[in-house]
Amino acid sequence: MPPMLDPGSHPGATSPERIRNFCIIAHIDHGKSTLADRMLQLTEVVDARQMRAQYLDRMDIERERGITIKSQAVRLPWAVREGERAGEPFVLNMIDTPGHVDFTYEVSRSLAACEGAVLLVDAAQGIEAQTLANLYLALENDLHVIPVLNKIDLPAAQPEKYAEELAHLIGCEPSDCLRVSGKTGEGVAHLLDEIVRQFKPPVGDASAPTRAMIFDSVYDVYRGVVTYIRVIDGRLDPREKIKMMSTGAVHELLEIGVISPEPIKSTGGLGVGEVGYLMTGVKDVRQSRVGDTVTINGKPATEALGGYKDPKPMVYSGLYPIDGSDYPNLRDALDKLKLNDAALNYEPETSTALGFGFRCGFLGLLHLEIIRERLEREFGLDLISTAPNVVYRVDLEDGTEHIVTNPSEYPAGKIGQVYEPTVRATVLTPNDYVGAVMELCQGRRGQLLGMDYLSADRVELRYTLPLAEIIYDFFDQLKSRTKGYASLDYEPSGEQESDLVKVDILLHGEAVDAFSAIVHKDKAYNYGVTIAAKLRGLIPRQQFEVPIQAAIGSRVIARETIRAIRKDVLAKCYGGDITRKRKLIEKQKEGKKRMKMVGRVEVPQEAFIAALSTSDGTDGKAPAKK
Ligand SMILES: Nc1nc2c(ncn2[C@@H]2O[C@H](COP(=O)(O)OP(=O)(O)OP(=O)(O)O)[C@@H](O)[C@H]2O)c(=O)[nH]1
Repeated sequence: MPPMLDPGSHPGATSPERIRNFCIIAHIDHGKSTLADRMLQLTEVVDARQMRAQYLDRMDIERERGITIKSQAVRLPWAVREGERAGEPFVLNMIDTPGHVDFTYEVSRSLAACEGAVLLVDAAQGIEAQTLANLYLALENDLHVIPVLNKIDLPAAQPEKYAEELAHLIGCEPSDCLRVSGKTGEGVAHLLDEIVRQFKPPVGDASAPTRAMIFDSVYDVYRGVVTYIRVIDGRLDPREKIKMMSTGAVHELLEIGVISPEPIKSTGGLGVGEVGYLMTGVKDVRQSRVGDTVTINGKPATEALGGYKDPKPMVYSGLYPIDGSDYPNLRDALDKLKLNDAALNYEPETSTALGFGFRCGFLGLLHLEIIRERLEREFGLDLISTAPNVVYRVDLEDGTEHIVTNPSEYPAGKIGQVYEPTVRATVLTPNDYVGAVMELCQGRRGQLLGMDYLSADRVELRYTLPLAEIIYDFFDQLKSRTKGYASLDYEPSGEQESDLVKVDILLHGEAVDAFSAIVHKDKAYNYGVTIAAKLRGLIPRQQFEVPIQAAIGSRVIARETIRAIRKDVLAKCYGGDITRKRKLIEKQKEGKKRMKMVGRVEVPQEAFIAALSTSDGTDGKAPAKK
């Protein structure tokens, strides 16, 4: 359906005074996608027949898990309904932001493309950790914030109470907090009017050399890379030669347009303040990176817009096909995913235990889990992933520095200092659980930075924590110790020197690389004992005694033993039935194929899988939701 009303009638000809660029920020599950759906309906860019829940979350994985991974920008024509400007037409560009900490950089770029943010808070839940984190990000980007309480249709909603809290937080009056229901649509038209009234129109210099900021970049199998941009200065017209300022790469602009909610080509290009997409035929998102500045090759801008950052992996894990012959398929699948994900890194590696695979770098655990799931689901691969680890910096006494992304590559020389990455975590919890949260954070080597009461019963705790301590089960622990009431948000905050050691697990004297781990000195013993005990239960007895040892360097810290057995499959086969004997021998051979040799020890592949998948007690998985 064509948009009913489009001021200036075409993209490219809309005057900046008629444009409002905004985003919705919220804690997960506070109803951002549902509200966006109502806005699509009210502005009639999607009619009731086409409407499906969470229209903008296109990827299947997104819909199933209810999380938004890739941001989108939608152009919404809106005629003001009430007040002084009633009847005046505007263009609202709604920029959807991903909500998870792994994608904070993408959130910050989406915010930079807006003048205003709608801060959405569930009226039955109140402020949560991500409400705060997103609010701070919005304020850092100088955005005007409209506080909105959502889900007022719920019987448990307490809009009065949370309006007070919200007003206190952002320094406004409780009556300034709007009230809506994304479910019933109540209050949404008024919110759209307020977006026009309160947010500023974009400003930019129409005659200056063109500068447009990339805030998202998505690979599409049919169209190649689709890049989402906001024009800051000048304009972009079809068929122009554009230049990416961070790399200097020049591409021809094959198509430019807006999304409303499907792509609509713009023959008039895009002018100051407009938000839309462009396509150049490039096949790889790394050539069109989030945060980069697009300019015109013939008349380039001299200075790029600020804020460009290379995505840096924070968490590493080895991915191995369970069936070794899938290795080439895994490589092809990773190559394909990389087209859409500038933050995914991988390098081939070999493990004595697991064979050929890849060491992959991710933004965080959720990112890891999403990639793993896509590999399994979209490419039909069965994978095993090693326990995730962070990146360590090791200074040796001989003055050399090593960046360690794989524990089995820990340098052998005399270690000087070891540094590990840290995060600044914000935990929001009801008063009653402060003790439990503090105990958990201290157990994870956290340092309390500060504590504030947001209201009589809600406390904000700020900690510095080693990233390695929160990537496993921290979130699950936090939830279980606070009966689900606490929420968590964190951001990288540099590194710290720590007392870390590498623990090796040896089978019959041979180190098994897949189980090497870098852990804090105080936790090394525990790690060694747990893994050794687990392996003893998983590895069948051999014809000789097999010691399982955990060691730091040459010092053994834990030991288990698998006793010897003489496995004579023919022992029970009395009499002379030769065919039966043959069958048994054949069967034993089959079994041997699935065994891996570690030194002289035969280990069934399943033992590695079982030990790895539970080695951290969390199945190596991130919490799907925060
Ligand atoms: N009763 C009621 N339920 C709502 C309302 N808005 C959203 N919900 C429900 O709240 C849940 C979360 O809503 P979503 O729109 O998926 O939340 P979201 O913030 O987009 O979630 P993420 O994409 O995971 O960040 C869903 O089950 C919605 O049906 C509302 O106004 N009233």
